[in-house]
This record gives sequence, C-alpha cells and structure tokens, in this order.
Amino acid sequence: MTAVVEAAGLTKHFTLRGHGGPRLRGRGTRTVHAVDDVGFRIDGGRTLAVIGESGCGKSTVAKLLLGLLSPTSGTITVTGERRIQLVAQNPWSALNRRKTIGHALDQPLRIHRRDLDARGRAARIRQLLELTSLPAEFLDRYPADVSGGELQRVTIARALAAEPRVLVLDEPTASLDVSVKAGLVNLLCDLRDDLGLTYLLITHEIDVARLLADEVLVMYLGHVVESGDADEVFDRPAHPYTRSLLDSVPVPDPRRRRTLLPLTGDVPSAVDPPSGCRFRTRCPHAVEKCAGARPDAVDIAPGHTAACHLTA
Ligand SMILES: Nc1ncnc2c1ncn2[C@@H]1O[C@H](COP(=O)(O)OP(=O)(O)OP(=O)(O)O)[C@@H](O)[C@H]1O
Repeated sequence: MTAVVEAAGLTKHFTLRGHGGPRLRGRGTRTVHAVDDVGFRIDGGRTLAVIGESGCGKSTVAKLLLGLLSPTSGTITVTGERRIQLVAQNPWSALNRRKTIGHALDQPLRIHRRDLDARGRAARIRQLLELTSLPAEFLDRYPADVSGGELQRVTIARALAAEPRVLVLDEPTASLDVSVKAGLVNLLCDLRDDLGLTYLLITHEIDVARLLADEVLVMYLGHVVESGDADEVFDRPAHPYTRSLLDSVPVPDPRRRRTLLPLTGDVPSAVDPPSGCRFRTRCPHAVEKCAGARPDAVDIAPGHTAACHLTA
C-alpha cells in the first residue's frame, strides 16, 4: 500500500486579536488550538473517517488538506498531482440555482479537461451522470427541480469532472433523509472501488463512518485520542472519549451494546483547552495524572492506538 495523503505533526492555531470578540473577555491575543500535532496516513483507495463532536477540529483538518488553510506547523502532503475535490454537506449552497445541472457539470470540464471539445465534454457529462446513477434528462433541470439526494449526486458528479484522486467528504449525508442516505453511501463505496479514489470523510454520523471507513481518527479538542482500523476501533474502542461518543449513538443490535457512558456537558473552549488529557474534564475515569502530561498514543492492538493514561 502506498500513502496518498500523509499528515505529520499537523497543527493549526487561530489567533484572535483585540477585544472585539465575545470570547476575548477583554484585551490581548488568544490562541484557538483547532488542530494540535495530528498525524495520519491514507493509503490509495482507502477511506479515513475523522470523527468527533462539533468543534473538535475535523473541518480544519479538511481545509488544511484542501489547501484552504496553511498549517501553523507540521505537514500535510498528497503524493503525486494534488488533485483533491470537496463534496460539502449542503448541495444547495454548492450549486448556482440559476444555472442548469448540465452547466454545473460543464464548468469544471472546461477548466480541468481542456483536451475535450464541446462534443467530448457532452460525452463526459453523460458518463458522469451514469457514474452517479442520474438520468440524462437532468442536464436541463435546475437545482430546485431535483431532490436533496439527487442534488448531492450532482455535486459528486461535478467533483469527479476534475478527475480527482482524493475526495474530501465533509458531512456528505448530513442534510439528507435516512432513506436516501444508504443509497448515497453505496454510491460513494462503488465510486471509490471502481475509480480507485481515496477518501477523507469528515462526519459526526457514526453509522456513516461505520459503512464507509477503513480507518478511523477520533479527535477531541484538536488532539487525536484514538485511531486505527475501523472495525477494531468501533468494536473495541479503548479511549473513554471514543466509548462515550459511540454510546451516544443508538445501537439496535443488543450484542453490540456496551455499558453506557454517554457524553455529558459541552466540549470546553479551544481557546484555553484543559492541560494534560483534554478530555479529562468530562471523563468519568479521570485521575490526578490526567491533568499533568499529555498522554502518548500507545498500541492497543496492531494498527490501533489510543492516547489515555489509564490504558497506557
Ligand atoms: N477561522 C477561524 N478562526 C478562529 N477559530 C476558528 C476558525 N475556524 C475554526 N475555528 C475554531 O477551531 C475549532 C475547531 O473547529 P472545526 O470547525 O475544525 O471543528 P469541527 O470538528 O469541524 O466542528 P463542526 O463539526 O462544527 O464543523 C473550533 O473551536 C472553532 O471555533
């Protein structure tokens, strides 16, 4: 396996200046620890899911990969040509309501496939619709004429027009009904396998991560608290945060139910994160040591690590 995406010591701090913001409570400069010393790799054709509550740094990792932000320190690299596309949560905001779907698909081809003439682009557009299981008559329709699930397929088709190797899927199913979610997840699996795509999936939907991910990175307040093979992490979570996060999701299969440790309270501010283990202020098992040094990631099983003083 060869790594297509690799992050090492990846760190992004945002500086809040002046005394205008409500978070500053006065003058001076504060630092938002959005992403701190994060490392991972995604091999070609694989899916890494980054999971965690809102504010844990998932979108910041995605923006660093897309090159929309530059790291404060550390690196995030993509091998070969940097062909990465984003599939965002809200397909309505990603598309121009006044332009047809045909236009939305033609636009990226004009930029990324200069080798194609009008006829070549029309053929490629038909292929893109087929790839995403959309009918050819969609070409003349407007975003308002199709359902949310169909529109998300259009945004996937549009992303594919740029011939990417890597797709960043940022909450791709969050705006969709449960009934259309499964179809979209299946489509994403098929596209990955047929086109050899590599995915970075950002989600707070554990069921979607379970279906799509090969590997999982669990983030809490900018830190990676657990990572590894998806089945291993989901079936044998080692970090108290992962266990609580998974316990917050209803599980229909009683064999998969664990002792419930649901999350209580909110994620603390990333401006002044807790010392040591950042989860300690909400952790039911926290002991004095947890406020001291940041726990190192230790091996739980081959390819499965957790950063908790109590599992070390
Ligand atoms: N441009 C910015 N300036 C200041 N702080 C920021 C900025 N972008 C993100 N943050 C902060 O960085 C932290 C991580 O945010 P991020 O959006 O990456 O989290 P997330 O896990 O993706 O959450 P969500 O699911 O809500 O998008 C949060 O505390 C957020 O407020």
